[in-house]
Amino acid sequence: MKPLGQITRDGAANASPRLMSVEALAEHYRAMLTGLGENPEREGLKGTPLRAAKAMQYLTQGYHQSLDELVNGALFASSSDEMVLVKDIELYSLCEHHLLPIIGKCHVAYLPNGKVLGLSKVARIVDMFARRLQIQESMTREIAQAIMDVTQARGVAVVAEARHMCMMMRGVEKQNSSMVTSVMLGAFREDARTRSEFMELIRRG
Ligand SMILES: Nc1nc2c(ncn2[C@@H]2O[C@H](COP(=O)(O)OP(=O)(O)OP(=O)(O)O)[C@@H](O)[C@H]2O)c(=O)[nH]1
Ligand SMILES: [Zn+2]
Repeated sequence: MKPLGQITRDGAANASPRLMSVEALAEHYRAMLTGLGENPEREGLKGTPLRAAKAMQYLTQGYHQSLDELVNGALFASSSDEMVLVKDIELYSLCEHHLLPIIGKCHVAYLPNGKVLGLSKVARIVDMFARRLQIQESMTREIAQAIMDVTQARGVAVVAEARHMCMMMRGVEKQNSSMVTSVMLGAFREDARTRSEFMELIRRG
């Protein structure tokens, strides 16, 4: 994780003078507990503001990552031009409307154009954009664009399937619906056969 004070979105660094230390963030959690009618000094809650602040920093660490550092040069020359698909990558994010979890999985495919990306880096890129306050549509697009930027592939496809706790634990309280979002770039957008090959591969169990 980069030092606090730098927010990066899509690899672009912006100064963020308002970013707080974990201790300052914990003070806000303490105030929140009081505001909810709790006693932050009671035994069970003593360490909670600091724990919650650390957890929230962890869950939003994607803001402070850069694509270059994350990929760390793990791009390998390859003559393969066949589809590379990484399926069922777990996804944990937070919805930007309620700060409640979005839980699901993500499928990422690309058509190499002279180089292939280290396998783990695909999952790391998913995490980089999931570990922020998000809406699923933007997250899906940001993952697809990042994979494209890094690999310069002929095409990139990303499908995310997720459940939103804000729809399950509260609000409409629907327990069985999930949201599916997809972004197709390059050949996946232009060529129906490539797209349907991808869809067929992710449908298989
Ligand atoms: N499109 C989209 N909507 C989302 C996502 N996460 C949460 N939402 C929705 O954002 C909307 C916010 O609506 P509001 O009416 O402002 O908030 P609310 O009163 O809490 O809405 P309810 O959830 O319907 O109770 C809700 O419909 C959520 O279901 C997401 O990733 N994508
Ligand atoms: Zn929500």
